[in-house]
This record gives sequence, structure tokens and C-alpha cells, in this order.
Amino acid sequence: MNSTAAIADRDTTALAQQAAAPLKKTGVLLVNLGTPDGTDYWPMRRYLSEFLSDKRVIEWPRAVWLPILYGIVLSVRPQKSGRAYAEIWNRERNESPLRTFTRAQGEKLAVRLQDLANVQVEWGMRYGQPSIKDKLDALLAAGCERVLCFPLYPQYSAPTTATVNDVFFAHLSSKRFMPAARTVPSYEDAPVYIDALARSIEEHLAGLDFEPEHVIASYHGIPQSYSAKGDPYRSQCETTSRLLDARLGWPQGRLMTTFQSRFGPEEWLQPYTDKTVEALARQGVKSIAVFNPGFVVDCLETLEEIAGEAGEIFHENGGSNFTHIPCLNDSDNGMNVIESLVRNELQGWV
Ligand SMILES: C=CC1=C(C)c2cc3[nH]c(cc4nc(cc5[nH]c(cc1n2)c(C)c5CCC(=O)O)C(CCC(=O)O)=C4C)c(C)c3C=C
Ligand SMILES: [Fe+2]
Ligand SMILES: [Fe+2]
Repeated sequence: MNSTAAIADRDTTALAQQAAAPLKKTGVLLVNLGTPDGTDYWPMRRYLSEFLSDKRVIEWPRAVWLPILYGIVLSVRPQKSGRAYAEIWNRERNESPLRTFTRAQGEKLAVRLQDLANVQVEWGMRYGQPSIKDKLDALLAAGCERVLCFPLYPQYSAPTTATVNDVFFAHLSSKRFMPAARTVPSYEDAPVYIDALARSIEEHLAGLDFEPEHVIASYHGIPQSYSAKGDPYRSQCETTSRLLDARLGWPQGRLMTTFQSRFGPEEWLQPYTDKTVEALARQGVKSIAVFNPGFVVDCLETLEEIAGEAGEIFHENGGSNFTHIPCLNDSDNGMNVIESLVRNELQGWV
């Protein structure tokens, strides 16, 4: 046998062996931010205490922050946030919309991946239940030797993406038989995501009996100091808005970018959503739409803060028509994004 034929023969044998080997089981874990178990004081306090004691979320020195958190914030914030959650609570399931939508995404993804042998899908939360730890243990108990973790944030930031990955890898590091692990990166510029956003905006606007003069892309903010330290979040939000603007092909300035959900005394990314909505109404703008490209599902920050509060601000300051465009949630459009990104990251494993 000459050398070329020998190499071809060896390759064919390797491929045949690979095909004959049993396919390793692969787990996919979708992870969103988290949510309280109820709207009363104690469930709210438990959730906020876990969330706000995360060093990735509040970067202040512990000696300064923890006395403020336990002395002031956790004595007043649970009641205030509990009232806000009560306005949007899913009473049928007794849970927050964020959990309802994340569950639906997990269930629908499992159905969409049925053609892939030996893949199991789970969903979990960074704070509260179901925890990353429990869902990872479920995947390992089911025999997964490979796990893909998907932090459900289109734009990377340390207080969201990095803290999910921290907990994912920390739990893996406690295992003797550690599976192979991958994470889904940010996808602020993925064509499937930009296209899904554009379609959902176009469909929503087509169903209105008014034409918004401005459409605001409102992202969750982060403190400016986090950006200054190198967090790429702001520039990733700007990339999403720029690509979306190009895809929509609207006149310059119709699509605006703002940042919402300030917390604490620091300066956060600007322009602020509430101040922008107020200023537009005062300038005589009568009709606007707001959507939340950085949120994979509707939650407190989109339903209460935007659909509720921002709408009130607009009307109180002279605006007439306000509409909130829902997040992609578990719509076909939204599931196309999740499925496409997961299939891409599973290459070579399934
Ligand atoms: C310093 C505090 C916070 C940072 C930084 C922060 C970043 C950040 N958050 C999200 C997404 C969500 N945040 C949600 C709620 C929420 N966020 C903060 C504070 C910070 N977020 C608080 C205190 C709360 C709780 C609600 C309240 O008490 O007002 C949620 C909603 C959860 C739900 O159950 O509905 C989401 C989602 C992103 C994307 C982000 C940085 C980019
Ligand atoms: Fe937040
Ligand atoms: Fe908020």
C-alpha cells in the first residue's frame, strides 16, 4: 500500500470507529437572572439578599456595602420591590413572568432539539430557584459528560453573564468526574437575533392604530464605573442598535438607545430611559414605542418599569400614545434565536 492509500485507510477506520462509539450524552443549561419565590417580605428579602450580595453585581468593598445592604436596603427594598412584583405576578402559576417564560423556553428548546440524539435540556436561575447547582446536578446524574451553559443575555456584562459562568464553573470544580464544558458567548450582532428583533418590532407596529415618531431601544443599565473598568456592555448594546437600525432602514434618529433600571447613588450609563421619555413628551412628541432588546424574556424591568411606569411618565408629560413591544420570550421568533445559537455551540459534540 502506498503512503496516500495508507492515510486514507487509517482515516476511514477512525471514522468507522467514531461512528460505532456510543454517543456521549450532552446537557444544555439555559440560565436567566433569577426571581423571588413570592412577593411578601421574606421571599423578597431572601432573593434580594442573594442577588445584591453578589460581588459581580455590587462591586463596592464588602466592608462598606454589607452594612448598607443588611442595615438599610434589606429593610425597605423587599416591601417596595414586592409591591412592584405583585403588579405583574403570574397568579395562575404563582411565580414571576421571568420564571414562566424561561421554563417555556427550556421546554420548547427540548422539543426543537429532539432530532439530536442524547441531548437533555434544563433551565435554571442565577439567584433563587431552580438553582444552577441543582440543574447541573440533574444533568450530571442523567449521565451528561458534556455540558453547554447558556447565560441568557445577548450583550455581555460582568453582573450578568460573568456571574452565571462563575457559578457554573465553581460547581463543576467541586466534581471528581468533571464534564467537558462550554458556554454560549454574547450574541449582540448575531444576524438571527437582529432579524428576530426587527420582525417583532415590525409586526407590533403593523398592529397599531398610530405610528410612533420614535422607537426606543431601552437596555438595562450598569454603573458607568463598570464600563470605565472595561466592561464591553455599552459598546455591545450600541452594536445591537446600529445593526437593527440598518436592518429596519428607518429615517435617522427614529430609533433611539437608552438605559434603564438605575440602582444606588452612582452615575449609570446614559441617556436614561425615564428622562428620555419625559423629555420627548415635553418636546411635543405624541407617540412612542419602547422595546427591550437586552432582555430575553419579559420581567419586572420590562413589564412594570417600562410598560407601566415609563408609559405613565409619557402620558403625565403630555404624550398621547405609548406602546411597549414585548420581548422575544418563547415566540417562534425568539426560539429561532435560542435554537440557532445552541446548535452552533454544540458543533462537534452532537
Ligand atoms: C447594582 C445593581 C444592579 C446591576 C449592576 C444590574 C445589572 C443588570 N440586571 C439585568 C437584568 C435584570 N435585572 C432585574 C432586576 C433587578 N436588577 C437590580 C439591580 C441591578 N441590576 C435589582 C435590585 C433588581 C430587582 C428588582 C428591584 O428590586 O427593583 C431583572 C428582573 C428580574 C425579575 O424577576 O423580573 C432582570 C432581568 C441586566 C441585563 C443587567 C446588566 C446588564
Ligand atoms: Fe438588574
Ligand atoms: Fe426596575
